[in-house]
Amino acid sequence: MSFGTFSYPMPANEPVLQYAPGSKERDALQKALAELKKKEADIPQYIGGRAVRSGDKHPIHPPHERNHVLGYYHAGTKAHVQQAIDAALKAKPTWEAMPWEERAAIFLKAADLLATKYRFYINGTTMLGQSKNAFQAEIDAACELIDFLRFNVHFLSEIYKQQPISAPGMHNRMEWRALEGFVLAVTPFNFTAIGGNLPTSAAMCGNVVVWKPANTQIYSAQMFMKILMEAGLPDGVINLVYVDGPTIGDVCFNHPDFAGVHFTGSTGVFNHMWATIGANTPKYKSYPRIVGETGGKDFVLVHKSADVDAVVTALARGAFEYQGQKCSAASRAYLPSNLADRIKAKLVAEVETMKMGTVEDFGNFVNAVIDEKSFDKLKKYIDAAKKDRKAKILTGGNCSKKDGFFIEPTIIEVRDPKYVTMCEELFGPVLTIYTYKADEFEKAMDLVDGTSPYALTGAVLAQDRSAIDAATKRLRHAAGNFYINDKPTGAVVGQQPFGGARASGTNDKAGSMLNLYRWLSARTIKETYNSPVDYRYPFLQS
Ligand SMILES: NC(=O)c1ccc[n+]([C@@H]2O[C@H](COP(=O)([O-])OP(=O)(O)OC[C@H]3O[C@@H](n4cnc5c(N)ncnc54)[C@H](O)[C@@H]3O)[C@@H](O)[C@H]2O)c1
Ligand SMILES: N[C@@H](CCC=O)C(=O)O
Repeated sequence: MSFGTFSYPMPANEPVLQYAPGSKERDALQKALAELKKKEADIPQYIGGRAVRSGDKHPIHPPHERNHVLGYYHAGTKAHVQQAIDAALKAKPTWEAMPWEERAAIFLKAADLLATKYRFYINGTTMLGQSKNAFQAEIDAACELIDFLRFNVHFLSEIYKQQPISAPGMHNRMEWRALEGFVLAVTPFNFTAIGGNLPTSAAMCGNVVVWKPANTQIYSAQMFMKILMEAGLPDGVINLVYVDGPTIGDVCFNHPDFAGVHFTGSTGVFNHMWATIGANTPKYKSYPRIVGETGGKDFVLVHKSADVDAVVTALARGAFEYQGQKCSAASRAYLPSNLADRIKAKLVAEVETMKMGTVEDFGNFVNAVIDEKSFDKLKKYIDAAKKDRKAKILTGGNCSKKDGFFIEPTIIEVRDPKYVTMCEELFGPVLTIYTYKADEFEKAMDLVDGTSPYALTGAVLAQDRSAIDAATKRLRHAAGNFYINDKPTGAVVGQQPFGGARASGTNDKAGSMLNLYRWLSARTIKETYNSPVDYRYPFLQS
């Protein structure tokens, strides 16, 4: 019972620490990295609040240092998924009945633990496990995850305030219920923040969750799970299991209490989930919510009026930060013929200053790609481009998996705007550029819109206002996050709600109210104070 209406004002974004040489935070992060590397972690699943060790242990290696072992995770089976569902359903009645201010406090405390006591450990596990440099880990694992938690508490309290009007003699109210059943969160390798947001946004709304992270993100996922438990998350509200995709699908998508999936990952996997859920619909007690943010082939369209230095920086950062492994990464660029040579020359010179190596050397801008599968796929595309007369490698192209999965930042120039690397999502440090006739901006916009099935992020760079206006209108459906004179990456919670349409997902905008509505099922309650006692309308009594 609550004796008041409590308020959660709009928070400020968590300040991003800079890790400059000599700074306190750099020292603290380096200490955390050394400590993490010194011990081999033994990583259990967490089911019903219990640490579950299956004994089926798999090593975790830093992608940039294949011979080092960070620890071992205990892989699960179908039986563990079933136990996770049972634990979730057992926790459900108490959790959804818990007053909102008590639920909110857990997530706000977790945000504060991330911001203070565990900041360098969530960043450290992300750096080592996912091969992110210090700055990329800070904006993801610390700041974005903290923002997701704090902003979602604010947004949900705003939703709870939304109530219908009442005519005289009655009161109407809206109850923002959790969904009936359990929610499945399936999360990708590339953002610790997404791994944390997908289960917590649903749980915050009163739902109980089974969370399956990518195997390559388990090291930081378990760190966050421990933080949630320290913040007071009751047993069974979120259950963390380490199984492969088909295993989670076989159990969850066949369960009558399956209430929804919160997914981020590739389009192919999401399409498969959607088809399975569709085919199984008669098995479920309710129509499940299907929320998925998926792949991208994100564009940078440069107008003949653009500022060359701004273009070069947007491409260098947009394409190569975190080795291009952001769903938002610039992977195809359209340059106008009047500026193309200057942009290419400066861009190649800038990219060739980027140092590549481990995350512990803070001089490295580029680290390793996530795993061998990704390395082999990227190398295949790069090798094919090297042999193809229709493509030219302007810089990069060297790959080595001897010590870690290193792929040089690579720029491919093509004359065919539909060349394979202009169309398909590669998910790595590969940018393809195409030069169009500077006076054919309209045609270039058509190309941008029609080249890939995705519509996640995109940017236009121009000084000419009418070109910006034209691109904003013509490319309305080509990107869910559209940037003017900036790179297409780096969305901030509360500032640029994130998500795309077409083959890029359901566009339910992570870190916004739109997303939270998907985890709520409203009940309308009307109470009449003076109930009618005669069925006859007044006009019948003439
Ligand atoms: N739109 C966005 O907001 C966004 C954000 C991050 C990543 N992504 C996309 O994610 C992809 C990269 O991440 P990834 O490599 O981890 O993606 P992925 O699709 O390979 O894996 C995502 C998750 O799905 C699981 N999975 C795989 N096969 C499955 C199956 N058959 N059934 C159920 N689950 C299954 C994986 O184990 C993992 O947990 C890219 O396509 C990228 O664009 C999109
Ligand atoms: N929100 C992140 C991308 C998340 C996907 O990988 C960005 O805007 O760069």
